[in-house]
Amino acid sequence: MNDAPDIKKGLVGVLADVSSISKVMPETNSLTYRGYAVQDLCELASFDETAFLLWNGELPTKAELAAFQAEEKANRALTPALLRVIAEFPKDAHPMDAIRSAVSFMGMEDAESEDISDAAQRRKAMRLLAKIPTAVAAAHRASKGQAPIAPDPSLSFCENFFHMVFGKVPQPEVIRAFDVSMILYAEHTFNASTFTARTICSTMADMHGAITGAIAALKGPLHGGANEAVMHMLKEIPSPEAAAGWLEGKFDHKALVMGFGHRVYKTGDSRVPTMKKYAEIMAEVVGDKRWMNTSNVLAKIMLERKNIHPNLDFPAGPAYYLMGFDIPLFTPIFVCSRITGWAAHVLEQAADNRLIRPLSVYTGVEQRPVVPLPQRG
Ligand SMILES: CC(=O)SCCNC(=O)CCNC(=O)[C@H](O)C(C)(C)COP(=O)(O)OP(=O)(O)OC[C@H]1O[C@@H](n2cnc3c(N)ncnc32)[C@H](O)[C@@H]1OP(=O)(O)O
Ligand SMILES: O=C([O-])CC(=O)C(=O)O
Repeated sequence: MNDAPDIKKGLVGVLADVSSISKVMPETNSLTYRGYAVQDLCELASFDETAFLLWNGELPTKAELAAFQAEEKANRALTPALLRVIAEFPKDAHPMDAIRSAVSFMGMEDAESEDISDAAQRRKAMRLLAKIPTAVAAAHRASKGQAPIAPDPSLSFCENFFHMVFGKVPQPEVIRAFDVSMILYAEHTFNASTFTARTICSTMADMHGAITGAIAALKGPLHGGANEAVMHMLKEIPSPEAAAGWLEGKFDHKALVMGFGHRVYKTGDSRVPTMKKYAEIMAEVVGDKRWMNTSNVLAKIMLERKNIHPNLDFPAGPAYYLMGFDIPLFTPIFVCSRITGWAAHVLEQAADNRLIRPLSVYTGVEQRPVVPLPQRG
């Protein structure tokens, strides 16, 4: 009989709780939010409607959407104090550290910070959804020595983000591709950052604390940071023709190829075909097919040689690059979307809470006496 403890390293395959927010079905490479296929939401709904859906369980009526959008627009501005803090961030601060710190500061400023009732948490979620893009854009501009651009309430959520980053709104095809990426990034069950948010919330800590922790978890290149790593990787490859040789070098060193593999999907990420379609539209709009051609070579060889499929970060990286964003903005953009899923999970965790606290198997030295300092030499 084997008495070895059954450790699920990385919590692989562990069912940690129930959730009614989204469902990943790896057997069919599909994903639903509140029962709606994510591809259908991309086709027939907007990111605002998706945010409402994740928080309320149903798609909004026209009146509900108008009220939701009005509230989001009314909450976009940052306080002068936060704008001053952002202006003082070190110029070379990591953008994910900047948004993590800005969200933490927002918590200290929020009059309802300590109120963890469902109603207050929902109001704070809305404030975070509205303010995070403003802080991301302001921190990015500050890192380049540029003044922030105030949010424009006459613009949609996505248009306003471009306005705050670039000072102008691009053509509708670009806004559409960005909106689709925001829908696709919004929610994905118990991923590492969402589970972090739920763990923090399970101690009855507040919404801003949970989201600050989630941002810290998303930063890593094994999770959200991969969309930036993908673009750095694509830029390292001199041409699509050079991609095969470049990949051989990675295989020789047993290196990770960023934007490939997934803990749950083993035969393809449900979101990749939709994001790839919009990355290709962006390549058409910009008139630059190089990144998608190189991507196609990498994806083909990864599948043939390693049987590993791309994940959402793989097409999202070049899509954002083609939209004109600097690479350090890619993972903060992911934050602007995933705040919706994180907040939905914080609300769900709090509604039926039990402290999250797993066990570990101790492998250190056995108990021993403390030798007082004078006798330790
Ligand atoms: C939005 C998101 O967060 S999506 C994920 C974004 N992250 C990335 O793109 C980073 C690159 N990918 C990875 O590091 C991994 O695939 C993860 C972290 C996403 C998933 O990790 P796990 O579920 O633990 O997969 P696991 O490590 O068991 O992979 C199985 C095998 O495939 C290999 N593998 C998995 N992904 C990759 C990859 N990207 N490049 C090369 N090999 C890989 C592993 O080395 C392992 O090989 P082995 O059996 O010889 O040891
Ligand atoms: O589900 C995961 O582990 C990672 C992921 O794709 C996401 O968070 O979108």
